[in-house]
Amino acid sequence: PMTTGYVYHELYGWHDTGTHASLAPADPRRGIQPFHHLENPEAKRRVHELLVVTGLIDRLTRLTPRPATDEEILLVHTPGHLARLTKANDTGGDGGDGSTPFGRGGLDIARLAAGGAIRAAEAVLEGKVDNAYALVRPPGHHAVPDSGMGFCMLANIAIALRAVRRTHNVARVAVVDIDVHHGNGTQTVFWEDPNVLALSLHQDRFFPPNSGFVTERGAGAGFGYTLNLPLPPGTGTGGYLEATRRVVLPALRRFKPDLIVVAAGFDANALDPLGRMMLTPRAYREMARMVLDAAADLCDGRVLCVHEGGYAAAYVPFCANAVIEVLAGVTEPFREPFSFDNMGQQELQPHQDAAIKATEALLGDI
Ligand SMILES: Cc1nn(C)c(C)c1/N=N/c1ccc(/C=C/C(=O)NO)cc1
Ligand SMILES: [Zn+2]
Repeated sequence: PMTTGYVYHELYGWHDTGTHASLAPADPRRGIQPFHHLENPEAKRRVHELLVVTGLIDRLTRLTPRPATDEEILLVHTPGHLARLTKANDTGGDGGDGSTPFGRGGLDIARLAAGGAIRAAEAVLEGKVDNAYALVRPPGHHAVPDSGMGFCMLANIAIALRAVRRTHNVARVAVVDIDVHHGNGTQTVFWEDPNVLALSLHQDRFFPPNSGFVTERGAGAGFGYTLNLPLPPGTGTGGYLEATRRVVLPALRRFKPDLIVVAAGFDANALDPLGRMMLTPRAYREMARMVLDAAADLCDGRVLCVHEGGYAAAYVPFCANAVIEVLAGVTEPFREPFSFDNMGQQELQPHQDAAIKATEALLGDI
């Protein structure tokens, strides 16, 4: 049976995003009533609790996160960004875009998230586990070298990859970002790097603004190793499974990675307050199945999932659990209490097919 590493720490739930800097920053003078920041602990803490209550956690190999060091952070981020976070760590502050708040000690928790991704990557590359799931918070895929962005303080995946590539023999890494938002941070960091394939499936023109177009392909030696598939709002199971079959799998087969990293955001779920897609636990299960099978063919099953977004506290637990079950080789899947698999338009739609075709046409440059 598969051995699956698992990173979680209660401190991830103590990262405090408050009500003052959400998308509707509380301000009675402007008629904006306080509402919790969407990136709050609930959805992610409930993922962990579901694993505990179902007992799946007992089949996982628990990995203990450690704080990422300044040196590791500086493999990706500028000294100015680290200084900004360090300076505000005693009082709380913002990661840099006004939407990325943190409380006192927020940098310590962000270090633990990036360090959790490092620890999980090391365990997979050292063969301690076949694959791993790092349920970390705050998320990371929007953070760029000189700033935090979109609820992300540190670029967890990019830091983990730069850190482990110094000490482990891993030539090529594919990052598949299934979060509903564009994985701009990962793309930026590895823009000129032909040894990291940065592939992002995301809702067209959502976040970051003006980011994630199919024309963004990398530069220099890295040209062709950035792939974007912007999908129209309302894309469901059919669109995502077709995108996986026709873009993700062929890209992986051409690239032949030594490690596959999934930026596992679940805000494409059918109940998400932010995303406008229609995915269900079954859709996530089938996507994970396809990626795991490709990993078995290409890189001895080495897959590292790092949690990103996903805000429907009632639904994300079932979606993330479905992916973790596939990683752990569970044969009798958890049956979620309600399903949106039969909603209208779950099947592939012509305009979604057109979007997939546009990215499919770029595979030849890998
Ligand atoms: C634009 C804009 N303009 N303004 C004023 C604000 C406050 C804007 N931020 N919007 C955002 C910021 C972050 C997300 C999602 C993050 C995530 O889940 N990543 O995975 C979505 C919308
Ligand atoms: Zn997201």
